[in-house]
Amino acid sequence: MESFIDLAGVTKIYKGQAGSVTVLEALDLQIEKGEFVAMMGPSGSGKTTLLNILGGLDRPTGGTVRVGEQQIDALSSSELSRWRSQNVGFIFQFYNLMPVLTALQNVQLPLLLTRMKASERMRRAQIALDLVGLAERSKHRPAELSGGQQQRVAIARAIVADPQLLICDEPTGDLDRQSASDVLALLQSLSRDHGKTIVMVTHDAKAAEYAATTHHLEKGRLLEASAPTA
Ligand SMILES: Nc1ncnc2c1ncn2[C@@H]1O[C@H](COP(=O)(O)OP(=O)(O)OP(=O)(O)O)[C@@H](O)[C@H]1O
Repeated sequence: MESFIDLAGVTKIYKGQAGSVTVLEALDLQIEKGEFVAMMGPSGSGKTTLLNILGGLDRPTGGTVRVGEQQIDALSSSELSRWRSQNVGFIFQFYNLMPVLTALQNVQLPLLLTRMKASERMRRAQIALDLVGLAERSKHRPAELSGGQQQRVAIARAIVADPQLLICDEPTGDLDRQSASDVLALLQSLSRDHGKTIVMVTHDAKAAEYAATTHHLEKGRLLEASAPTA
């Protein structure tokens, strides 16, 4: 069966005044639908670059990237941003919530780009907040929430438009151990119970244990994938 995500011969080269830097080199990668993948590797190995290419935030210099039915390296930049808004949810280390908006309003943000009615936006945002266990915090602003709660609001925002793919860049990098494990258990359940495909960059081997597969990047190349030991 075809994989959900297929990268073939992906190369990324940055050309600058100091010369060109090859960040990803002839990279092949397959990810299955509903798989939770951790991406590890030393600083500068190309993890964020790879994540950005997978999520359609950046394009490869060479090679092909298919996500679901869509060959995303072939899209124009406006097609790519439209594709992104319908198919990818992003979760970052520092949550990126709007401080003046309530949790419920933050979660609704991705739906403002659609033609959805306000009542439907509100309904979906409430469902997403409920799913991350924060229904009773819907009127709170980010400053009134803990780091772990803010990250869960960011996850609700990432899933509210029902994307198939979640891209997470160090989602627990700023959290204490307990909040981190709550967030990781939530991501795990989104893949297991809701069929979301999740790709997470992390420096933390304990965080990677929540994923079904761990890939290691080194100098722009993937080493052999490993299954969790736990
Ligand atoms: N816009 C750019 N122009 C030139 N070089 C870049 C650019 N973006 C990234 N790089 C280089 O690409 C390499 C990989 O960067 P990337 O951010 O993907 O690594 P990373 O594995 O995510 O690192 P970290 O763990 O430190 O975040 C680095 O050497 C970086 O300097």
